[in-house]
Amino acid sequence: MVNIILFGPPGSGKGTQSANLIQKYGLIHLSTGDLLRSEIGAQTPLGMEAKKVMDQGQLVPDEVVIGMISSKLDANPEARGFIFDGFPRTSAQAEALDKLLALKKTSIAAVLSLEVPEDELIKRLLNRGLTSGRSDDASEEIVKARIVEYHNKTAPVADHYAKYGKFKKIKGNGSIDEIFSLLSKEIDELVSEKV
Ligand SMILES: Nc1ncnc2c1ncn2[C@@H]1O[C@H](COP(=O)(O)OP(=O)(O)O)[C@@H](O)[C@H]1O
Ligand SMILES: [Mg+2]
Repeated sequence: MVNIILFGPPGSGKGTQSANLIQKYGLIHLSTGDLLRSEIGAQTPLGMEAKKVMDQGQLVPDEVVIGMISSKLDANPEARGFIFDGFPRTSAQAEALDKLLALKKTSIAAVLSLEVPEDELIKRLLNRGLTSGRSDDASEEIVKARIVEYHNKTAPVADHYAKYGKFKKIKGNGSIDEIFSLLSKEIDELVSEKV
């Protein structure tokens, strides 16, 4: 299996690039944001609780997202690998993910981190908000709160994987195709190491 974490702040292009990468490599895309938004759409109790937190630009509790990921891993026993998008977002989530993968006799091959300047992130998110219908993209205040949350809670995940030599920065500004080729180059190497 080849398991990759697509890492980076909100608006860095994780969702955009994942959609292309799963086509190319036959991996399964696990986006905790998408999973939560579908719970919100279905108005489940989990979704209703999550929405309150997300609308403040804050992170949903670790145990909620870890539970969602755990059931998705179990639901896909034959997968060639996963692209984790928006997860892990805290050190505790990273540790939980490592354990879940170890149970499946696999691990994270690499963390690819999309590096985008902050003013560009804000521009992209507000622009996405015009069409996404996402309430967490709706105002500059919430968007900025999400970026602060990222620096406080999510940036340490980088150190967690850097310790194992698995963390790699990728230029995240430029055309979508250009960034896709940079990511593909990294993943091609990982895939060829596996055979
Ligand atoms: N390379 C890029 N250049 C310009 N805009 C981009 C690029 N990648 C993504 N975007 C736009 O930025 C916004 C956020 O991208 P998205 O993939 O949803 O980010 P994330 O999943 O990391 O929050 C979207 O509106 C998307 O169209
Ligand atoms: Mg996303």
